[in-house]
Amino acid sequence: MLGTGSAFAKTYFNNNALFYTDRHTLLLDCGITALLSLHQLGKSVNEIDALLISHIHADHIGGLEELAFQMKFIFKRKLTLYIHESLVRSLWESSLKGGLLQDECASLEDYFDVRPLQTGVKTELLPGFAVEAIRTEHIPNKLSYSFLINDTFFYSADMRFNPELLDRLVKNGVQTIFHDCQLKPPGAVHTTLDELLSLPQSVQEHVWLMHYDDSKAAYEGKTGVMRFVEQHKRYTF
Ligand SMILES: O=c1ccn([C@@H]2O[C@H](COP(=O)(O)O)[C@@H](O)[C@H]2O)c(=O)[nH]1
Ligand SMILES: [Zn+2]
Ligand SMILES: [Zn+2]
Repeated sequence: MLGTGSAFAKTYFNNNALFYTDRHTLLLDCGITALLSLHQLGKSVNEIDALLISHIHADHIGGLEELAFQMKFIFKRKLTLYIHESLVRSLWESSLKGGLLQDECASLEDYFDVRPLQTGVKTELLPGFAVEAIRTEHIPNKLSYSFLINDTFFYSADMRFNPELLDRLVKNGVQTIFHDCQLKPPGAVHTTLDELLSLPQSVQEHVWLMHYDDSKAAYEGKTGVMRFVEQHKRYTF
């Protein structure tokens, strides 16, 4: 995990993750702190093969301008960018264009090899790494996606509580759920710890908590069977 913090956390970096397959590395979300976190881990952006983006908030895309510039002008290659088709235009028009637009670079495709994802279509992003983007509720009238990986691992990114979805995922064989968790209510645009604690034990035992605020230490031992995902730790499933 490059970071496990909420958007306003200062102790933890933005909730962004590196996924390793046998031969490749994928970055899931690239927030403001992603490149600093990579640097602290002694990693270069040039080690990344592909990028997957959940939604347009700075703790998930705020590092893309630097990443794009580094890839274009230092490493001179295009990263493959996976993002739901509904977000491609707004990623450029509403966010990146301001910094990245210049004479010879007039579009997102000038920086990235853009591969739009479609709802309901499981796509192999890298050999052995298949992803289905699932539209989940986050901010009213703003598109946001969670990801089902290899049919067994669910990564919520940012979503409001959806117990029916979590129940269905577990019934369909999902073993691990990395879920955003707002420790203090109200949840508003995220899922709260209290909501996750209301899930049946059979679902909770699959849940790991991420995207938490700086008060996490006070909640150690108060999360039932659910465990915290830790920053800069590598997990194997
Ligand atoms: O309607 C809203 C919109 C935002 N917030 C707060 O802002 C952050 C946005 O960052 P995320 O990427 O969604 O984490 C969100 O966590 C809320 O703290 C809000 O409360 N209501
Ligand atoms: Zn967030
Ligand atoms: Zn968000």
